[in-house]
Amino acid sequence: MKFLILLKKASPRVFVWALLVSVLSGVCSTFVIRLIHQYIDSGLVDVQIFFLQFFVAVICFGVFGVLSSYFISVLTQSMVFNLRIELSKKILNASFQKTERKLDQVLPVLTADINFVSASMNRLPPVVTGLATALGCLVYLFYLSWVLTLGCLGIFTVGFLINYLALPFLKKYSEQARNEWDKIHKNFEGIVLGMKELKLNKEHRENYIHSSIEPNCVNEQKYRVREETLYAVSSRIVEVILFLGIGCFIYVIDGLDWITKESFGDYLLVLLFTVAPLATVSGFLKHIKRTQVSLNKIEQIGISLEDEPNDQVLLTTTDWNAATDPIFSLSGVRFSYGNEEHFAIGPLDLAVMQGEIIYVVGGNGSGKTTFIKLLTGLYKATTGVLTLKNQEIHSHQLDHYRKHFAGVFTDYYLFDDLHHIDEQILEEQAQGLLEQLEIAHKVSIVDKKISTTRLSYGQRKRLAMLVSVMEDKEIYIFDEWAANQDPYFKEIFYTKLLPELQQKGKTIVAISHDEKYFPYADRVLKMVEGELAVINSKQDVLSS
Ligand SMILES: Nc1ncnc2c1ncn2[C@@H]1O[C@H](COP(=O)(O)OP(=O)(O)OP(=O)(O)O)[C@@H](O)[C@H]1O
Repeated sequence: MKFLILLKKASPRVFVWALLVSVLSGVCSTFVIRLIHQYIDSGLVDVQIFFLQFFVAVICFGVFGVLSSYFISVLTQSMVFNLRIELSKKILNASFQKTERKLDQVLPVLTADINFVSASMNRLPPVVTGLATALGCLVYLFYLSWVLTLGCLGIFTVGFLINYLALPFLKKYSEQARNEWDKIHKNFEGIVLGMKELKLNKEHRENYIHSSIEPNCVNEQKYRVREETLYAVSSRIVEVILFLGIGCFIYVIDGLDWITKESFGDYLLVLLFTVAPLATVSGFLKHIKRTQVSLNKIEQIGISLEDEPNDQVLLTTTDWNAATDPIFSLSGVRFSYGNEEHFAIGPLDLAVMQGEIIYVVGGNGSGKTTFIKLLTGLYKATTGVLTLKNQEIHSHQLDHYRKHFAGVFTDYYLFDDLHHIDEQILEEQAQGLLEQLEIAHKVSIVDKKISTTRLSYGQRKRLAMLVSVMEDKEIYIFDEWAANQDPYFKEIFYTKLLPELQQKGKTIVAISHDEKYFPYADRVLKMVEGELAVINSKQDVLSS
């Protein structure tokens, strides 16, 4: 039922039209069956009227059938469109902290589940017209013999009950197969992202297929086969009971005075016309169950990623004085990835003035990236006070707070679309920055698009920096940006690019291991096991 509600929600008007033309198509096909049946039963009375009725009914059946498919396709595709857009918005509106934890579940839902719903929905048009035809035929069958039709309905009800009882098992196998798909998806991710490692090492490659991919594929296959078999048994059983019923009836028909062999033959003819559309409808049952499993996955992701609280009121920073007040500050700020066993940082106390260049140093796993994510509002502090231009930032203001930041994370993603960048900045700065970053011979920006991102690792990082600079924010963060740059460009980054940003009034927090350039920082902070030790002067830095 869930998908019917979603269909109706996609466009209530088209939903009504789709139902109407489907019913009309079913009525026409029933009428055609009735005409054929009448002809077989009593021959042609009036040839002209017969053929006129026959052709009009056939043409209408075709036209309404096509219209039905058209409306249902419009409906199903808008439903899939809505699912895609709503889920994308949901993911992007949710808190980063929560989404980050569920990233491996999000991608299979966005790709496999929504595609599956789309594929299932594409099967809907013949199902709806089939249902309308079957209902029309049933009415006609009632007219031919209500006793036999009640008998058939009894058999269909038994069939329905058997199918109904099989549904929980169908759902269980479908869910188990879907869960295996999550693992297979992760395996495929390994193939794509870890191709170099797998190509280098034959043993690793073979082991990955035999020990990781194969068992998951075998399990998925097992559950799908169980699902298909159960479905085949539950749907075949109806036909078997129906044929057995017909056989039994043939056995006793000679002894019955209320029906003749001829009228039973006529009745069977119409009944056989009814069975084919009914088979299409019952065939769709399996897809409904699978669709429900996919819709549940989509819903679960949606529910688990509830929207981040978001205040629409802009931050007010009127009493802020850039010369005397920090642009941002943290006091007593703590953050933890979970309970006591998990990594935690804080308490952090720090006030940064506008235009300062701060380097953050520290060993691997000391908490530098966690600090940057906390500072930029991607993570919400568990305790403590975060301020921006004297205004205390509460959790519902984090989205506004984040707008003041730009930068490059170690695991950055380079979008080739630059439509979010101000047109004037693009025109005035893009070419100059490309040249300054020494990638102008490789990349150009045309129609707000980066011409190519097929660059070396270090060049791509320069491009990511170019994009962040053009985003023109007040505070910049660079997480080990210089790590992949050659010594020549490292020098340019620390001695030219960062000071130039500083001259424009930008505040910079850069994670760095390049001690050689510490004198270029106004302050260097050292992260040790989640705590910040402030090394105050450049001399301290050099001597530490
Ligand atoms: N998403 C996460 N969930 C749980 N723990 C995490 C998560 N990300 C990082 N950690 C833990 O937090 C600790 C600090 O990680 P972080 O990435 O902040 O260190 P870092 O100082 O940036 O290290 P590196 O220099 O190696 O990049 C690590 O011990 C890590 O295990």
